[in-house]
Amino acid sequence: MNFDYDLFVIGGGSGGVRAARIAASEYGVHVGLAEESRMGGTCVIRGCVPKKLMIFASQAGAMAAESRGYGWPEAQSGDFDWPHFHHKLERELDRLEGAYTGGLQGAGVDIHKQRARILDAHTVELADGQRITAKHILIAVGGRPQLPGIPGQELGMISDDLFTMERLPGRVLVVGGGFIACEFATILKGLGSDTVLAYRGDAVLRGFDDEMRRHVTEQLRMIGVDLRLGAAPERLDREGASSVRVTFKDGSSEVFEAVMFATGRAPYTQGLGLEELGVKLGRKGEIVVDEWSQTSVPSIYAVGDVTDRVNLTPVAIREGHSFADTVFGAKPRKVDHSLVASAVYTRPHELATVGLTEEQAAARGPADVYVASFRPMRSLFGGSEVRAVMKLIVETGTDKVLGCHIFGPEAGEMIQMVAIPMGMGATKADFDAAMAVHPTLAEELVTMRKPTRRIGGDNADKAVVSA
Ligand SMILES: Cc1cc2nc3c(=O)[nH]c(=O)nc-3n(C[C@H](O)[C@H](O)[C@H](O)COP(=O)(O)OP(=O)(O)OC[C@H]3O[C@@H](n4cnc5c(N)ncnc54)[C@H](O)[C@@H]3O)c2cc1C
Ligand SMILES: NC(=O)c1ccc[n+]([C@@H]2O[C@H](COP(=O)([O-])OP(=O)(O)OC[C@H]3O[C@@H](n4cnc5c(N)ncnc54)[C@H](O)[C@@H]3O)[C@@H](O)[C@H]2O)c1
Repeated sequence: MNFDYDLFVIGGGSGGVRAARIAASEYGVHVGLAEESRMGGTCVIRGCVPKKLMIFASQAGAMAAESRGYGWPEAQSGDFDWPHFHHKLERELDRLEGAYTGGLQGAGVDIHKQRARILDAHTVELADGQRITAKHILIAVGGRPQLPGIPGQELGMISDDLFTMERLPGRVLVVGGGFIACEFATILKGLGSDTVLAYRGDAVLRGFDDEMRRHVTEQLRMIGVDLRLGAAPERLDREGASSVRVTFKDGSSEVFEAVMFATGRAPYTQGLGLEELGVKLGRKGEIVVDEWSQTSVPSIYAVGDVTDRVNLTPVAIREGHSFADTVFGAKPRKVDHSLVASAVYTRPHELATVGLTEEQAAARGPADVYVASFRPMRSLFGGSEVRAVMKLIVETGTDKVLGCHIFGPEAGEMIQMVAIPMGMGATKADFDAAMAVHPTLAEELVTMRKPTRRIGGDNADKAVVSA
């Protein structure tokens, strides 16, 4: 049977763009790609990239304070000029979108700037009615913000809206306690908004190492975020022309200029035609795939957030690349999701992590926990008491490093380097054998000599030596 394309990709985000480009440029495959919005997807247009630029912008006040501590008594950040920043941000996103589009075109990929849905195992239909056949279809449509399902929620914003606001809200409520809530509360507070964060749990970042969660929670308070733990909004009502009244579960109510929901994301599978076709979906609507990213319909594959494995850009990219190598390059490649490093870009300290948390390690068996908590020289001299924390979790018996957690400036940069030896199965002795780079924060990772406590197994919870 003749097809219009060897491969048709739905979604021009991290996973789809990589798969399309590799298939076309490395393996000479005839590829078409549909994107309903801006090329680059969530990460480039409304995620990682604009978020990190806003994190940088939000540091001005802290940088001025530190400069004063270093002998610049006049240092002041002044007021943030949102229109100025926003204009620059838009130009940067245009540039990146152009680069992604150009990369695909250069590889010979045909771009269809419209929504696609699947009609059968080899046919997609574009929004303009055009039908296209392909030997293989790759679904890389990502996820969408999920709302909490409360009355008046349409009055709130979602993470996409942070990057397109006309002005900064004076008083804002962020709802949630995950990656996005923590980063967005940090940004909004740093840019000058009076920021309240409502989270229904007792410490933010559920699923992360408990000790580290407490540090991030305390830091949010320390930077001036009005943190409401055990709090959840029950309804939103319009108040006057431009404000929203939020009623919380405990019956109290408050008025905000803006409410931002950061209450999770869900796979964007609605309206794609998957149920009709018999593509197996999971409980959250995610596409169920095997280790080769193949769905229950053999000609259809899926990568990235839509499969809800590990929802991070480098993972989507690796899945897309592996798919292209496997299906078109005769180089079968599976993605190992077991040791994925990540960072939460809060300020002044980030939380970065790879491997098991202390709680996961304890459930698995005996392990030694090494913790170093200290005031970094740079911020200490600048006048701040803020502490950095580094933690290694080491399996008793094998000496293998099972987990590393860093709460400190540029922790994301450090964890990337730690992920390499950990992926190679490094032991604590391997870490100790590395000569320290002095004076740095990272040297703590190779100079922690005595365990702070032992977890799991019979000798658990007996502090061996205090750090
Ligand atoms: C605010 C925020 C911050 C983030 N920060 C980070 C970070 O710092 N680090 C990190 O690693 N990850 C981060 N992420 C997660 C990261 O953005 C995602 O994991 C990644 O973008 C997933 O890539 P993807 O290819 O699966 O989907 P996406 O990048 O979401 O791409 C899917 C694309 O498909 C298009 N599409 C959807 N349906 C159709 C259709 N029917 N027809 C045509 N096109 C369609 C969409 O318009 C979109 O462009 C962040 C996410 C958010 C929301
Ligand atoms: N730095 C990064 O790498 C980065 C940054 C942002 C996002 N991401 C990715 O995007 C994903 C989505 O981020 P996210 O923060 O939206 O999701 P999340 O799953 O990390 O957090 C969602 C939060 O919302 C809370 N919540 C859920 N339903 C609620 C309700 N009805 N009422 C009140 N609270 C509710 C949850 O308890 C949780 O704290 C992340 O899991 C991550 O994979 C990564």
